[in-house]
Amino acid sequence: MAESSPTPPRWTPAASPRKRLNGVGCNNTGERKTSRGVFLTWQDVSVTAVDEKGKHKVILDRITGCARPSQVLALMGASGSGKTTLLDTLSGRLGLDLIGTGDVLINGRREMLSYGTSAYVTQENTLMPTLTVREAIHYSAQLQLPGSMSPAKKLARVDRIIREMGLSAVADSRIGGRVSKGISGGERRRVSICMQLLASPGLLFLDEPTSGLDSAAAYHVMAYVARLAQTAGITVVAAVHQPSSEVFDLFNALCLRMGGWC
Ligand SMILES: Nc1ncnc2c1ncn2[C@@H]1O[C@H](COP(=O)(O)OP(=O)(O)OP(=O)(O)O)[C@@H](O)[C@H]1O
Repeated sequence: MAESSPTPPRWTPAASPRKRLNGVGCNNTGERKTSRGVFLTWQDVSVTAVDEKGKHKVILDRITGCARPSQVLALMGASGSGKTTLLDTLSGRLGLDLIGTGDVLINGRREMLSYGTSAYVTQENTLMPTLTVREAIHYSAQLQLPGSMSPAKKLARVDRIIREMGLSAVADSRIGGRVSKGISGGERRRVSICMQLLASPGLLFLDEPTSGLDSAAAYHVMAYVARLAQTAGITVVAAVHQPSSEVFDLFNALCLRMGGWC
């Protein structure tokens, strides 16, 4: 994928004039938006890295695609093919040393993703081992949810998300860590996802949600995510490495790097 090219103009979605995208705009198909999920489309998206010596390396080259509400879109490809870079581009988290060009549209418009619209779950779990599952998610709710929301409503939301992600049985168990054994690796991943669901985002980005898990745990994580996408109408975009056939069957759409993204 590496090659040299002149510096393309930096991609600045917020400063760009709003315009309709013809051709790939998922919401131009006549489907009614009935859920909180968002239509995410991207067209001719390229990402280039520039090193200190000014040398350019093209990481993504004119990629077009879309993700729909209630569906899980899997980004797959070999290691180093650019899955995380695409995820970062779509979620507006591209590093300052990378130059992005092209269109990324939210419901057909150029908009910056704001808090509450989207959430991003990174590969690493950053959880306090001494807290129980409920305490950890509740603590996160206190930090994330507005002060105007009553404590009872916050607790109710925490409990609902715990139920939705299948963590009720371990809600009062300690998360644990390397020294003290706690919940399983798959349950930890689900706790991390729960924390990002507190603000009820319409769009959920997952970077390698099954990495480091055995196939049964990986299946459980993705099955809960797929069910949540369907029931809550959330749009899920997940970079996934080597899924089992059972996990693969849970995806509704695939964006695969095979000599070019589709
Ligand atoms: N900031 C950067 N500067 C230079 N090169 C970068 C930068 N970020 C990513 N790359 C390169 O872009 C390529 C794609 O990286 P990326 O992390 O997106 O791949 P990936 O498909 O997610 O890989 P993996 O499955 O191993 O996590 C790699 O060759 C990586 O070294």
